[in-house]
Amino acid sequence: MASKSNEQIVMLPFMAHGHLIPFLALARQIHQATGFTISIASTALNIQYLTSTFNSSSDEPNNDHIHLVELPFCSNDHGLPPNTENSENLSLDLVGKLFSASLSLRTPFHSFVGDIAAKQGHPPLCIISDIFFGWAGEVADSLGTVNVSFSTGGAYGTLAYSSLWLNLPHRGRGDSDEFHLPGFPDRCRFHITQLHHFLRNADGTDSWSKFFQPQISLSMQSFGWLCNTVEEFEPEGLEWLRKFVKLPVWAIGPLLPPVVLKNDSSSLVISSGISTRRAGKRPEISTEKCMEWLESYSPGSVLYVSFGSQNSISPSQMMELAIGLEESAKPFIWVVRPPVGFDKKCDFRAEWLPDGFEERMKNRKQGLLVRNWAPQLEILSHMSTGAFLSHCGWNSVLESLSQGMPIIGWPLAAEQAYNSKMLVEEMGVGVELTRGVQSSIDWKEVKKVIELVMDKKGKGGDMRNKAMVIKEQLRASVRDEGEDKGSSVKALDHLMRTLESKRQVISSTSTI
Ligand SMILES: O=c1ccn([C@@H]2O[C@H](COP(=O)(O)OP(=O)(O)O[C@H]3O[C@H](CO)[C@@H](O)[C@H](O)[C@H]3O)[C@@H](O)[C@H]2O)c(=O)[nH]1
Repeated sequence: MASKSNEQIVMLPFMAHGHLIPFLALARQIHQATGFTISIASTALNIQYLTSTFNSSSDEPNNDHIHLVELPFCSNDHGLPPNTENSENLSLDLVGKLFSASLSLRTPFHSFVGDIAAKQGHPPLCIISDIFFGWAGEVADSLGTVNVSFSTGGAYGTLAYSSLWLNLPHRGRGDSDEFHLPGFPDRCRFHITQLHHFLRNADGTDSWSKFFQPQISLSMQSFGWLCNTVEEFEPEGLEWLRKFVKLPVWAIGPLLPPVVLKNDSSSLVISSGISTRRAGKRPEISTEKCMEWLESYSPGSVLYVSFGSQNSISPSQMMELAIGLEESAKPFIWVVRPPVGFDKKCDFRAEWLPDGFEERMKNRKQGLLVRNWAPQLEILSHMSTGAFLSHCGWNSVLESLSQGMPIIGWPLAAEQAYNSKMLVEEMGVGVELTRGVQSSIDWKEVKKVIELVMDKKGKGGDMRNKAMVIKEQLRASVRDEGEDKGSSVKALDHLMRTLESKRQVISSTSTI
């Protein structure tokens, strides 16, 4: 594609790490493919976060053409604690408030895009907004450009989440009944326990539905959708999503650092220290220490346990998980964050970890407990790591499968239960241990599932083989060598050409 660095695209991610990271990766990808300038707009603290990940990645080219732009936002004005601008570590109630508060970005965002249009003499080529910011379509229309909605999730999970919000209420559903969800074929049955409790109680009049219903509906009026997935990996999910939204959906994933998708990614990822830089975090344990710990184990023998950037489990669940891990006798790295209801800075407690657990794990060299944040990409890329016990956030799913690693699912919120369902039922690369923070889980079940998935033969071996096939699909999709282009590279090319044609149509009709 010809380089036209005078074109601009404006991006608007939702204020959560799991959204900001793929948006930034998409900005880099588009800039590299086209030379366009990309502006990413968000609140001051999120821009600060993006800046720290961005500056520390100065080895990546073309940072000059990606602008990070602050939009005014005052959390106190919306009943949020001071400086609350991101969903990380927020209670559910505050996450709800953050969603409602995000509507206040509309006016400053409109002025920002309007200023670009005035300065350039024409509007940006397009807006790429989070599917949770459907209102960006109205901003685009009023300024003579188009809005493309970007789902940072996969096709199957995005379809399930969207359809659930658009087909309320779910309250009357029996506890034991499975139900059909519009958009899915009849064979895919859903269950009430796969709905987060705010979705279970939503009826269109509560604050959650008042946010999600209009935003998703408005997103379905945009020019098209982008999905952080791969055509060969989710052919059916994409087909169903396209039918549901009645729009073009471009699969442009996996939005992972290119180094993770190289053949010998293990050594490359580890040497680059990429997780920490990408996440703009200072973990309490260095990447080197984690790697050193992993070195002493045989290939595929270590289980990695993490619940993403914003979720944790209940104190009693944590206790059973710890006992199950210990009883399994398998080595593990566990990213431990205080359970639901505890301050994120509080110390390890007897109420939620067995007596002497940390010491025993250290002495026996069975388990490495990492507080709050670990270098996930490096751990998953290390040859000693064999499986991932995950909340099934979409970035974690892609990161795991890009290394051919099976997943033990423990979905907690958002669309995670549908990601987990897809991994188990459609792909055969996962087992679901339990779901949600309210479930009662027994350590014996934890031990049984760990043994099953870590087993290199039987069902565990089968899942690993299937995950290896997906690993190759994900890697092939981003290949860009001469004529040999992967499906995601082609999809991005196609999107850009379609947007340029649309721009010509808009300009010719506006001058008539
Ligand atoms: O100790 C940690 C924990 C997380 N991460 C990184 O943080 C990201 C976490 O992303 P994800 O796995 O998607 O989880 P969430 O942060 O929970 O993601 C939110 O956004 C996702 C994308 O839309 C959704 O799929 C999830 O449901 C939603 O909770 C990943 O890149 C991880 O590598 C680390 O590096 N170290």
